[in-house]
Amino acid sequence: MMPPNEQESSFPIIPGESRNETIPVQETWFSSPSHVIPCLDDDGPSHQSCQSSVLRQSLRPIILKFEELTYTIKIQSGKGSYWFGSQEPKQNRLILNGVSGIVKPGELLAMLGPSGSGKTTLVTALAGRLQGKLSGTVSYNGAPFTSSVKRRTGFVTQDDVLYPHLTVMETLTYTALLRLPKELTRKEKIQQAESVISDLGLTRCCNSVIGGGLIRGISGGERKRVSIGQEMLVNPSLLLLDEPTSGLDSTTAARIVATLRSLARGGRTVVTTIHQPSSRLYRMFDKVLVLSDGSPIYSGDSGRVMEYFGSIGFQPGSSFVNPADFVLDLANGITSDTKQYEQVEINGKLDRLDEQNSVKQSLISAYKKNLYPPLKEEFSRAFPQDQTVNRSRSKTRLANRWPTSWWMQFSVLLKRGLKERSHESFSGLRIFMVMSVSLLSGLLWWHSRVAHIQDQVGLLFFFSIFWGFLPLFNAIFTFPQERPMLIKERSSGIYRLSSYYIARTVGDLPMELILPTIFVTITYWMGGLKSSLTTFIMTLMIVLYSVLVSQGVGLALGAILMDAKKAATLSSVLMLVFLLAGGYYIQHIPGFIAWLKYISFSHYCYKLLVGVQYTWDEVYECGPGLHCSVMDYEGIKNLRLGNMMWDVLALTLMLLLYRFLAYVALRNL
Ligand SMILES: Nc1ncnc2c1ncn2[C@@H]1O[C@H](COP(=O)(O)OP(=O)(O)OP(=O)(O)O)[C@@H](O)[C@H]1O
Repeated sequence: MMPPNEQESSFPIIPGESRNETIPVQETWFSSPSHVIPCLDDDGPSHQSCQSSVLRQSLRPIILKFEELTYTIKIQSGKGSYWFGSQEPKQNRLILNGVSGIVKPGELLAMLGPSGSGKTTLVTALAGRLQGKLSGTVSYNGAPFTSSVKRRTGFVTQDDVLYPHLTVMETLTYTALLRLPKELTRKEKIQQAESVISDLGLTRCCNSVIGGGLIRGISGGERKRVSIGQEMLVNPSLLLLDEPTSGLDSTTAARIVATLRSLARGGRTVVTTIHQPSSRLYRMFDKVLVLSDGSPIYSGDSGRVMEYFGSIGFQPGSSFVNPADFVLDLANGITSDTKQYEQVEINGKLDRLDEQNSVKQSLISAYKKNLYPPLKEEFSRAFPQDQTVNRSRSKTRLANRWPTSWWMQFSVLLKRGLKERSHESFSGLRIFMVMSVSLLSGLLWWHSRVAHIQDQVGLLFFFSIFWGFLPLFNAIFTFPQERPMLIKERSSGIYRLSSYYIARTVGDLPMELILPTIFVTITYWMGGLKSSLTTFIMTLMIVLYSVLVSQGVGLALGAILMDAKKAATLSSVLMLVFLLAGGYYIQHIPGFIAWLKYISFSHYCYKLLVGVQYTWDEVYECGPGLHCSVMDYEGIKNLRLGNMMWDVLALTLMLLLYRFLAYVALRNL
């Protein structure tokens, strides 16, 4: 007998909806009143928000077909030397083996299988995001994956990729502003975000921050709903989800699956992987695909699973109430007979593994014999949507364009970035560090005079090195940290890389420029450098320009290596080289290595700082009653000051080159 909680579902169900009700694909989805965006609130369906939904108009159904998908990866064995890696040749490993299926609009397909059976790989392949060689065919209304399909596809990954410091409302509003088409007004987009918040029952936490890591924020279930909401916003025709219920309690899981089913009933094609669904979750699926070690053992109606396995000789034991448990045991090669073996332990573990493998093999063979032929027949049948592909091709050019203009993308990304990073930009710790270093150096160099030229030149060198290191180290973390978000949003075709890149770098500028301005202002005047406003402003400009170059180097290193640790190590080496080759510590660098200074931006900065500080006719007291030309001072003479425009040009080239390198590296992400 079923336990009481298995018999009744407590999640909201749209009135008049039955589980196996599939919607005929010939229907006109746009006009049907039953295809409004589904509404689920804390208290059940909320039709009010549906009425205001601006998404109803853009729904275009997708029939997803995938046939004989096979995916192999090359893996390196773990053996090998520490320094030189494995000496053994790479081995092929089959991850997916001949997986096929059809999902139509209005249907919810669940992919079941034990851990490691290939569910994530399959759903990633269907979302058009799988790297590597995939054989077989995946078609969307009979056509391959195009950027138009990409923009109509929602993909929710297993790990939620969200900004931790934004609130739920901010997260969904920014997504709406970026993803919804420019034909909608800003107000309509915000309304849509509000409507999704209400649909997903997030109203109560809409002003709470997302959180993550050490930041306390909304719960895991709420976070998952925010991720689903981000995809719902664009009213996807195809929604793919990887383990949307993992780590959630059964009620929240039921709520999420109910939402997915309602989304499917709204005319969408919904595919989800799921680990261990309870029987009440299982009853909400229309179709299931069961994988065992990457091979399918069942593909078809969820309600017919027991009947099918019964027909090929696999009956559930008397204790089974949940079809999902039954099929998962089968996918692991465990039958009701094997269970008895477990208790008796006749021949030990090895025998049991053989038995399980032979069960799996017989299930795979049975699938090929019984389920694949009718599926293949269905593949050859054309669907109305398949025929519409050619007709809609003329409209593809329109659909291929970005959802919003470059300027809109830039301004939303800039605002979002500033909001997300406001806590770190204005972090007291950074301000404290810069203030204390500037005060300390101001005191150390307190009212230095030209007579103590070595000290003054030392202060200028310190300017160039401190503001060479700091922005570089801050910038190397930028892209490695942003990588998951960038991959997620770029693979959904939300914005251009150029708008993101410029917004990201411009967003960092205020803080990157304010802090050195404070530093130079304090240290310059305390340190007794030339009391001329023009010289001060020029010194400040040189330091700020050098900050921009240094930031560019950090961005490029981070973007190329995409590993903050490696980038930090490399930049330490680089800065050490620049420090030594800069021309302050070593006056007579051997000719064969002297070229190093020409690639050092801090060398140019130092040269320019010295160049604006001293004039050619300036003298200093080089001995009692003795005056020497500043330009003859060894440390300055070796700098070979000349036309400063060349130094500015060198810095400009570096500024452009490093930023360009960072951009190219991101393009290849
Ligand atoms: N890039 C890779 N390198 C090495 N192994 C991989 C790679 N991608 C997938 N695999 C392997 O392929 C198998 C299938 O992985 P996949 O993540 O698709 O399984 P899954 O069914 O989603 O598992 P889970 O339910 O635990 O998330 C696993 O054994 C995994 O280790």
